[in-house]
Amino acid sequence: MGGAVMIRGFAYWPGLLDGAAQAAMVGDLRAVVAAAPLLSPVTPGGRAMSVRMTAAGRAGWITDRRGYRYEPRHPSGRDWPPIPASVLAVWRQVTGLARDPDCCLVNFYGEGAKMGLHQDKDEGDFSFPVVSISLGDEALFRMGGVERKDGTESVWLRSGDVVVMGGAARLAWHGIDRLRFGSSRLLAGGGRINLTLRVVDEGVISPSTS
Ligand SMILES: O=C(O)CCC(=O)C(=O)O
Ligand SMILES: [Fe+2]
Repeated sequence: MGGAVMIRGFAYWPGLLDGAAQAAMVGDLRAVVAAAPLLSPVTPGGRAMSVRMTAAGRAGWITDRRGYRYEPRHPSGRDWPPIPASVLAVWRQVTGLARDPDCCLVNFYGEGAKMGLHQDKDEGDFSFPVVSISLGDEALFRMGGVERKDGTESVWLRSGDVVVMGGAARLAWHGIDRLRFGSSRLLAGGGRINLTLRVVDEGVISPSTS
């Protein structure tokens, strides 16, 4: 495919993954979800998130009443499964980095799910980008600046699109306003999967208890 389009410092790669690559990645993610079942996260303030989540890699991002953090294991007590090779290949292609990510956060958006405007700032080193891969239904992605009050611009992310949040956009506010539920046939039953790949850094992974 072509290259990246820059929007407010976000590198947007429309249609980077073709249909076959998307289907193969979904197959790989089924194995991830079988090993690390989707969770229904709650914010530290006690609000249920509409997105269901799990993770792959050395660390998984978690939220519950105790806070936002990276944990070395799924709440089941088992290690997170490895990040699929198909997913790591996308990271290497769009970042050109020799360092692989520690975490692949898996977000599943069912009908009506969304994600409020936020910054990704629980990682230890913001010199590494966050890479986002979209699969399934289209979603309206809002991109802002590093200040909450900065103006925003939105794009409909489609299946196979990739976004890199790096450089000036690494700490930019972003979120998903809504889904066009059923707009893609990639996932039986509809919905959207978003993967975010993150370099977490040893120092910010919670010491394993229980
Ligand atoms: O679903 C998306 O496209 C964005 C997800 C996101 O921002 C996150 O998981 O931190
Ligand atoms: Fe995010």
